[in-house]
Amino acid sequence: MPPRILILGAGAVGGYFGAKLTRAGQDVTLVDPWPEHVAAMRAEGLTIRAMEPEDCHTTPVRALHLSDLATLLREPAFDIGFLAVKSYDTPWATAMMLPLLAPQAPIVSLQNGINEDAIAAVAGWGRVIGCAIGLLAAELLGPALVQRNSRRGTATAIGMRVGEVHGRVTPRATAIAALLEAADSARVTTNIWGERWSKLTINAMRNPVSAMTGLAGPARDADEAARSLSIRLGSQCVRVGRALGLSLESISGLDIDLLARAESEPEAMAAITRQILAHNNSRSADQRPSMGQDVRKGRRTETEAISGLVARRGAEVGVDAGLHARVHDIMLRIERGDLTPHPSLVQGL
Ligand SMILES: NC(=O)C1=CN([C@@H]2O[C@H](COP(=O)(O)OP(=O)(O)OC[C@H]3O[C@@H](n4cnc5c(N)ncnc54)[C@H](OP(=O)(O)O)[C@@H]3O)[C@@H](O)[C@H]2O)C=CC1
Ligand SMILES: CC(C)(CO)C(=O)C(=O)O
Repeated sequence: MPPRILILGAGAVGGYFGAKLTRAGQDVTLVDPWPEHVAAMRAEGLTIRAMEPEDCHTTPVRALHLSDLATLLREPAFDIGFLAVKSYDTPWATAMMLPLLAPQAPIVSLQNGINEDAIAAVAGWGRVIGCAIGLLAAELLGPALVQRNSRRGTATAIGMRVGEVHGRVTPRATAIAALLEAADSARVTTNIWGERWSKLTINAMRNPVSAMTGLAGPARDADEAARSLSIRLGSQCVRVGRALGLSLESISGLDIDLLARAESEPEAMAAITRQILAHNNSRSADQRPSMGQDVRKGRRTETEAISGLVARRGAEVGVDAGLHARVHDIMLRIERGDLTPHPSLVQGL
């Protein structure tokens, strides 16, 4: 019998994983709060569009609306819970998932930000398994329609890293990485905290800059002012991570040492610029980071869990993360409707 899998949050990420795991023969139940999306998945299946034609498909999936969650109490307990809601929804989503899980069942966050502490506060550290998604860029285009805008990982460009919070390789982490191979290449890591901070660095570099400027990913990286801000944000984020004692991993083809120095050293800035431009065709032209999608949809963003988090940790360890604080402030003003996204918002930062 395959393990019973619960995915809470069936947006771009939850939907993508749900469809891929279901197609691989896994026993998956998707739960989401958007009524039209759930109704469309139930009626027509979940459609995935992707850059590779062999990845485009429509899959019949099991989908429930959040208000029907309690009906799952009458079924056998789930063996694994995946969280794919936005970071700010983590505490309630964990609490709602917990009674549906078997006593030792792990909870894996597929989210950005660093939400493991919030999950552990509700479910206990013994349940928590980390996952850093390196290569997936996706968007929920409409009910039951997810588009993957990045290429799939390979055996050398690894799509995901799964790891225990204590860093040892365990059978359950190994089994979850093997399960996730249905969606993208996945490996177990002994450095999940370093992986998480590296992914946070990518998000803190890209997500708010696209959200503020309105630029899609490739256009943002082609724009000199936006790209320069992005790199300086990356520099500060790496230095904060290192001051926290983390050993950061290379991600998205970027040399972490160069990135750390890029804010203050012109040669490092030039080298990182070349690395970013060399990878600028790995996404489709309309790839937009999730925070950019949120702003376009008029939804709340994860700025608190991304730029806000880096700014707070920087203040704690006494490392300058002032750019993140300023970007966070702009994002909050955009959310309130006091500012409209425009490329000029990066000027002067
Ligand atoms: N998208 C990506 O490429 C990646 C995202 N992540 C992370 O994964 C987590 C989940 O994000 P993601 O999957 O992108 O989130 P999505 O925005 O795709 O979906 C999240 C939720 O938003 C709501 N929603 C989305 N679009 C609409 C709409 N048009 N109308 C009404 N409701 C809508 C739904 O519930 P509700 O109404 O309750 O919000 C949905 O469950 C986040 O932490 C994110 O940072 C990680 C890697 C890559
Ligand atoms: C695709 C990527 C890496 C863009 O920063 C992401 O994680 C997101 O959209 O939130």
